[in-house]
Amino acid sequence: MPRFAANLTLMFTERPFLDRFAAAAAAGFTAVEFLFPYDHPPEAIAERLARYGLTQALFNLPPGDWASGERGLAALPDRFPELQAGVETGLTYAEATGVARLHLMAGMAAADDPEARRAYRRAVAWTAERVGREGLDLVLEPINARNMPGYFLNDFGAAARLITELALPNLKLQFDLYHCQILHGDVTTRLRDLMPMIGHVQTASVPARNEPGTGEMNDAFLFAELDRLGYAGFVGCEYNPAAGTEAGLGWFEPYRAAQIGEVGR
Ligand SMILES: O=C(O)C(=O)[C@H](O)CO
Ligand SMILES: [Mg+2]
Repeated sequence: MPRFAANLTLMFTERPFLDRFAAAAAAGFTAVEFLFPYDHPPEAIAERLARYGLTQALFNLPPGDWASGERGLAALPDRFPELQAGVETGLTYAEATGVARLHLMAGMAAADDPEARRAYRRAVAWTAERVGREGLDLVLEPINARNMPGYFLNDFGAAARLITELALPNLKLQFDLYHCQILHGDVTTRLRDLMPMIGHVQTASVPARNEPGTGEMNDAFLFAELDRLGYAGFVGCEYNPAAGTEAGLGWFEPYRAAQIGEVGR
């Protein structure tokens, strides 16, 4: 049965960020993820994880100036030194939280721009090597253009090709079921084909990005398929609750009892 990680950027937002850890644990989650921890001291996050027995499943490396629309620096040739500094910041939080994988966002650039492609390849290789020295995986996530118009990495095939070409043992795919359905469809076949390189999975309904089980995909089938494929990682719940986080947790009920804290990292 999948081990679900509550995404604290989108779920439990009825409370301040640092209070969401307690709420996730009370709801039966044993793992959490979020987009970014950088507004809070690493010790404060580490303390919440320890206090509530939660595993940190994932977070994103610094993305540049998010407020001004930046969504990562990896495909931006002139921003490599800033990316490198951001990776060091991310590693400080990784050490405090014990997270085992980090997501590197690509940034806003044309997917067919040769300079952006060269920059992205260099940044991905450098970052994977750097976080690998700390025993961590690096994950890359294709994101659909409806949610993030102009985002560089908008194709599962392109991500898979790069991961295959670089052949770095700790470089993996972040397979967001929601983005895959919007970008390509045929989600089960892609899960089967790409499973050997998948390092993290995320879920949300399509098209509304709400609770699993409320959209066009058979999410329970996909969760069972992850089991059939032997996926032992986390499934991040990266959805916007339709009408309150707790009120929408009916989908989680069949899985709650099996969320064993000590399994997986
Ligand atoms: O948008 C997503 O699906 C993500 O997982 C990222 O963290 C980027 O926002
Ligand atoms: Mg995602």
